[in-house]
Amino acid sequence: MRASLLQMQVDPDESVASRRERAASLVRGQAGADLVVLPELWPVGAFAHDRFAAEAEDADPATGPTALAMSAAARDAGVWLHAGSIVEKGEEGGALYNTSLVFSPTGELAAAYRKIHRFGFDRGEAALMTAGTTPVTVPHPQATLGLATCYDLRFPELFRALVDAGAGVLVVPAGWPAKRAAHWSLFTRARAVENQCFVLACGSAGTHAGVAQAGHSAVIDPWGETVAEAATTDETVLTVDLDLTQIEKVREVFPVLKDRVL
Ligand SMILES: NC(=O)CCC(=O)C(=O)O
Repeated sequence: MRASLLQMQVDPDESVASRRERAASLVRGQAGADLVVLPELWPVGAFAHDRFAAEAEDADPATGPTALAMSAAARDAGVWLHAGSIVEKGEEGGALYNTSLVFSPTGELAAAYRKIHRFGFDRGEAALMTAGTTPVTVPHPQATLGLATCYDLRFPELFRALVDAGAGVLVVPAGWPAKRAAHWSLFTRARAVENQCFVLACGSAGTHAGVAQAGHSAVIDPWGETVAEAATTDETVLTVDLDLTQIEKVREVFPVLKDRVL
């Protein structure tokens, strides 16, 4: 599997419309990849809480501008696209969700995952967004993808549920702050090792709402080795070729998942 992680710059001085066009053009540049991944809430910024309501949009490409642009870009490039997440306007009176969208190479919306663990304790995302309730996997032709978003990384039970549903590649878009970069590196590796999965963790670059982003997007293999890591907090594209047979090989030679009791 060739995967490309697009560690996009999210700055307040660029309009959402311009960033959307830029994201679409970056995706179009990834023809030949088997999976392309964008960060969490890249249209508005994961910490731009005061803009969440105004920038909320539909997850349906027929009515949502980001969904439409990402569907077209996936189709034009002929790639599976994890389009990061958007602030989704729920159908039920005013509820907002942090929703990840996955498109197939024909531009179909293959999956939508509403982030289950909202960050901020009683403020920010936790106060403004409604929590999702359902873990989501996606049947990519090469491996089952398990979806999680940023703060979800701190909750290993979600990842176990994804593995139980057949996931071999865990895809994690994020807007992780630079000041907790050490936790990012720890959790991405921990989730890979304990679940014997690949982890594709795509962070964002830049500073928005005063929060400098950690960047350092990373791809970790099922043994916990870092296959590739962005060496920067700036915008960059991380492209990596993964040997997916490693998932079964690691599970065979070190069958720890079979020793689960609970
Ligand atoms: N956007 C997020 O979920 C941020 C999570 C975070 O900052 C942390 O877990 O630390």
